[in-house]
Amino acid sequence: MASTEYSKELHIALLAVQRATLLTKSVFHSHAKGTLDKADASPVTIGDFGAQALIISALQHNFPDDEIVAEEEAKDLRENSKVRQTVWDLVQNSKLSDDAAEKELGGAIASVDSMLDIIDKGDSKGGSKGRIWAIDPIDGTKGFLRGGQYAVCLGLMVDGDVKVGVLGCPNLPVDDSQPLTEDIGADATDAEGKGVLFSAVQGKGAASRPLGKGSLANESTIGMKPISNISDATFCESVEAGHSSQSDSVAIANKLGITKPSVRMDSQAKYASIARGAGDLYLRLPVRKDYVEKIWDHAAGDLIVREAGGQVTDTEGKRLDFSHGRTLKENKGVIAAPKDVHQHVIEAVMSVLGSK
Ligand SMILES: Nc1ncnc2c1ncn2[C@@H]1O[C@H](COP(=O)(O)O)[C@@H](O)[C@H]1OP(=O)(O)O
Ligand SMILES: [Mg+2]
Ligand SMILES: [Mg+2]
Ligand SMILES: [Mg+2]
Repeated sequence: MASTEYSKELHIALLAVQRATLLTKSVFHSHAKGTLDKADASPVTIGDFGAQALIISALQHNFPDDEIVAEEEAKDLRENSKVRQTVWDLVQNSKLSDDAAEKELGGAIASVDSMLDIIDKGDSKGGSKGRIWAIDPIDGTKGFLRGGQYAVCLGLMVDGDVKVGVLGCPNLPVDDSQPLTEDIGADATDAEGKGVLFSAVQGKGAASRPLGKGSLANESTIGMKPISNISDATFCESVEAGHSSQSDSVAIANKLGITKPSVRMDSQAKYASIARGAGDLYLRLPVRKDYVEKIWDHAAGDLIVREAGGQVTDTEGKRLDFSHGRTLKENKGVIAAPKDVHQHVIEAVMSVLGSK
């Protein structure tokens, strides 16, 4: 592989996300997802813990000096031996079939105790300096449990700027031109190879490729769909009404003359879907004043959309700012759209939210 800036980071990120996504698929297709409730009442599963362990282990092997901000912590596993053992079995069984790739990721984790320590290495405070990886091992855990869309997310920030982003979307179609649907469809998912990996490197565009289960192959460049008439656009929004205001979205659609129903899906699969031109606009409209978005929920998607020809800001038109620690505390909501219509969308958003 030719060495250009961030090519090693991209390569390792793709393999690490591929391996972790395959782990989550095996859980998605099994009956027992080992769900626990976290302190904030949101769910976490054995898939989330296992995927986080595998990704951090690969990053530590390749980039031992980098910091890591990851969603989960090992506390619940330290206290619950049954779930701990289930996660450990899962992690031990999750190897890439390509031996060379598995070796590049550092191979297996040595012991159950080191697995717990590895999970807890995602506790960096984040910030505006240095190399920091952001991991969401399963984004859209509620979608994962519901049988819907979810994503395995990894981004590298350098001095607060996202340089590399990878999303593993196991329940999206491989074909970039397939129309956007809410329902994942019985033949769209399997326990192994189906699904997509999306990626971007700053300044180098965005791509998709089949998730597969062997060597990475068949990369294609992706781009957002040009919108000639905004009233023909399709919104891509959350399934969870508590994550994005559905009444504000109706008012914004009315302002823009949009009559098509929104396509609802969980997770950063929304960013990936508009980046590949399957949907047009991603709206995330704050519901609760006290909820602060997390960097791992947006880092990879933000870069992938911008590298595919889009603009991503908050509802006030400010770029997402990843330099303030583990959260996007300087931003409210997310509006992602093709560059040339983004300002028009923001004006509609601001007039609806401003008049409340
Ligand atoms: N109250 C909330 N408002 C907005 N997002 C939330 C809220 N609670 C959890 N999330 C996060 O929203 C994301 C998925 O939501 P959506 O499908 O709406 O995009 C997830 O990252 C989820 O975390 P998690 O990674 O734990 O699933
Ligand atoms: Mg969560
Ligand atoms: Mg998330
Ligand atoms: Mg998550």
